[in-house]
Formats: sequence, structure tokens, C-alpha cells
Amino acid sequence: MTLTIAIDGPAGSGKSSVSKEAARRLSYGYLDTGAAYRALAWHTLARGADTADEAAVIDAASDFPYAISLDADDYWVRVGDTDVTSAIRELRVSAAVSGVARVAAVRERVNDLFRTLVAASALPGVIVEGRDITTVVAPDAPVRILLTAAPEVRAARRSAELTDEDAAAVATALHRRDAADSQVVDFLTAADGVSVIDSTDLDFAQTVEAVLRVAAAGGAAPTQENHDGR
Ligand SMILES: Nc1ncnc2c1ncn2[C@@H]1O[C@H](COP(=O)(O)OP(=O)(O)OP(=O)(O)O)[C@@H](O)[C@H]1O
Ligand SMILES: Nc1ccn([C@@H]2O[C@H](COP(=O)(O)O)[C@@H](O)[C@H]2O)c(=O)n1
Repeated sequence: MTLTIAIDGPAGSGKSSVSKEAARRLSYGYLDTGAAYRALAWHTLARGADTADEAAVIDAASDFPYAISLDADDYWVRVGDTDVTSAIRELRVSAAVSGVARVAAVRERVNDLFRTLVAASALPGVIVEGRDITTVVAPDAPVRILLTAAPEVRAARRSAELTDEDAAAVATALHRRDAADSQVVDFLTAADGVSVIDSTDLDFAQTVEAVLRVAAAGGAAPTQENHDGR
């Protein structure tokens, strides 16, 4: 059976980068659940519709040939024949995605897909990251983590990535998205049994180690080739 490590947290907390590296170290799969919401936002916009229009989002979701890789070393996201791996990170998609995420019918559908992808995986485990993984998608996962960092630290990390964008605008967009998303799911409070990792004062490597420690305590064993601590 595939072991699930569930990781939630706000925007820019390091969920995707830290989960990817932890997955490599454990030889696990990596499932980026935000990519499904982003890809549907991209798809809705590509149809000339507005993600604030719930009916248009539901209509777009009815014709949404979505596919994602669970391989941290070969990560891709597709809608039909179009590779949208980079396009779904554009600011215009980030600004539109919360509209998609608030549609209950969409959440139910993508959550089913996430569970199916994990169950169908032949891997020993999958790290699944998002906003409601510890609470809704995989509440029974043996390892559940809330990854946080101070808002200003998260904004600074995101600005460092997006060097062509104005830092204040990046921070405003990130906080606006968190505010909209937190109306739909609570990813700022740890549910019972969820371990909190606050990476405010940790560097990237220390954060990955913290995740691996929690994972090991919850039953996720490192693979033989990674016993050297690589
Ligand atoms: N502990 C850390 N120290 C320094 N930088 C970090 C740390 N964790 C993550 N980062 C960096 O912060 C940036 C944001 O991380 P990442 O994209 O993984 O966040 P996220 O939670 O997945 O965000 P989003 O929900 O917006 O997709 C990346 O550039 C990543 O390398
Ligand atoms: N489990 C999830 C994951 C994501 N979302 C929504 O998708 C957006 C993009 O997610 P990222 O992790 O790529 O930042 C996010 O802002 C949420 O609107 C979600 O609702 N539930």
C-alpha cells in the first residue's frame, strides 16, 4: 500500500520545493495538488471566461483533460496536449486561481482525482501537498504536516524567485491569495495530530531535514541508497 505524507500550508511556505526534495530523498512520489486548481484556472481563462464566474468554472471543468506527473525529477502538468507546467505559475493564473478553488463541485472532483492518483501509484509512498490535504484529502495519512513561515519571510522568498516583478506587488498578491483561500479551507491552524514545522528561521536544507524527521517518526523509512543522508 502507498504511504501518504500530507503537507499543507500557506502560499510561499515552501510546500512544493520542500516536498519535492523530501520525495527525492525518500524515493517517493510527489503530488502537487495546487497544480490542478491552477491548470483549471488556466483552462478557464483560455476559454475566455472569468474564474469569478462559478458557472463558467464548472463548465470548463466538464471538459478538462488534466494530467500530472508524480515524479519529482520529471515534473510536468498537461491539459490535453498542452504542457502548462510553466504557464500555470504566471501571475495572471495565480491571481485567478482562488476563484476556481472556492467552487465546491470542483474541490470534490479534484480531491477524488488526488486520491485515485495516490492509490494507483506503484510507489512506496507519495508526498501530497496543498491546503486541505491533512484535513480533507488524506486525514488518515500516517504523516501530516503543516508547513508555515512568517508572512514577510514567505513574501521575501517568493519575490526572490520572481526577480522581474515588483517585490511589493508580489507580496500583495501572495497575501491576497492567502486571504481568499482561507475563506475556503483553514490551512493556518494545525488540525489535531498535525505536526507544525515553522521554517521562518530555517534554511531550505534544514526544512527538508525537519520534514524527513517527522516522516521517519510517522513510519516513512528512508530508502537503502539514501541511508548516507544524501
Ligand atoms: N526554508 C526555506 N528557506 C529558504 N527558502 C525557502 C525555504 N523553503 C522554501 N524556500 C524557497 O521559497 C520559495 C517558495 O517556496 P515554494 O514555491 O516551495 O512554496 P509553496 O508553499 O509551494 O508556494 P505556493 O503555495 O505559492 O505554490 C522557493 O523559492 C523555495 O526555494
Ligand atoms: N489542496 C489545495 C491546493 C491548492 N488550492 C488552491 O490552488 C491554488 C494554487 O496552489 P499552490 O499550492 O500552487 O499555490 C491555491 O492558492 C488555492 O487557491 C486549494 O484550494 N487546495
